Amino acid sequence: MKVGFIGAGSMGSMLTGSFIRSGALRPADILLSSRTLSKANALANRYPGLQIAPSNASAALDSDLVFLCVKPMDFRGVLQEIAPVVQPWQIVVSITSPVRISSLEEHLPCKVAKIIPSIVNETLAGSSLVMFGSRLEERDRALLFRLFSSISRPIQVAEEEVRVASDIASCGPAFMANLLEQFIEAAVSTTGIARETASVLARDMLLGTARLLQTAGCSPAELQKRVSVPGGITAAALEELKQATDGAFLRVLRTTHAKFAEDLDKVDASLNSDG
Ligand SMILES: NC(=O)C1=CN([C@@H]2O[C@H](COP(=O)(O)OP(=O)(O)OC[C@H]3O[C@@H](n4cnc5c(N)ncnc54)[C@H](OP(=O)(O)O)[C@@H]3O)[C@@H](O)[C@H]2O)C=CC1
Ligand SMILES: O=C(O)[C@@H]1CCC=N1
Repeated sequence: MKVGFIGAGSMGSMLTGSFIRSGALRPADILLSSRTLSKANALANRYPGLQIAPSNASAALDSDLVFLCVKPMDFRGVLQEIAPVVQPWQIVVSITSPVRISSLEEHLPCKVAKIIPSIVNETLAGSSLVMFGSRLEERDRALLFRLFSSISRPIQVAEEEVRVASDIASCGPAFMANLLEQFIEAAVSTTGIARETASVLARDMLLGTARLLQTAGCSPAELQKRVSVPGGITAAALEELKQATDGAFLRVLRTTHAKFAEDLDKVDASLNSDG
């Protein structure tokens, strides 16, 4: 199977590298095209055998499965380039959420899907969010699930749910990293602990916390209970943390949903304009 990737930015590079390292794809299975050639070249140098296509149309023409790893407002141009060459049996996958499956089906004569990865898939962990278009057959769905199982836990979501699911699975790593950064900075500035030491402690703590949360019966609420000795230090500080962050994630979700609605409108307008 030939797999095309259009866009060699953060996610295009992460997906190609992760599929190769997981063993799901060989470099020779991959055909890559990107606007800035040096980024495609860097991947080809890193994974000998990976081929660079001379254009997006050529990457699409010669692939069974094509991933569109460009940003929402770049879709119009890319769809215009690949639409004339893709065939009904091919599968095109968007990895960005604000492009509707119905728009992809309207602009492409092939099978389509939307699969939102997460940067943590680079460690062959985390979820990926899977939405299937109407033209996919059972074996296409199985193929996409199998491929994404090699780097993540693929979870099928309704398209209407993709924003909140992506907020947790895909934006979440940045939100958690920000909280961790604030924790480290506070520790450094108030106590003088070396940043390196605080960073190692914080990173190991987060990794261990994630592992603990994977064990049976250890929900986030249960974990807080286990650490909070009654009348102890954690319990006192947790109250402070709850007050300080009260409503923070409601505001975060409001912001992501508002930006998403804005992006959807912009993408719809750009895909439907004549110019
Ligand atoms: N970052 C993340 O954690 C996640 C991102 N996503 C989605 O993935 C999409 C891509 O994000 P990300 O990889 O971070 O973005 P990047 O900007 O890092 O990558 C986009 C790449 O697409 C290339 N590109 C743009 N236009 C074209 C074109 N016409 N033809 C070929 N290549 C083109 C860009 O080229 P150039 O190098 O010249 O700019 C760039 O390399 C976004 O829509 C985002 O929503 C989804 C889940 C998680
Ligand atoms: O910031 C973004 O737009 C993308 C969507 C999910 C994660 N990053």
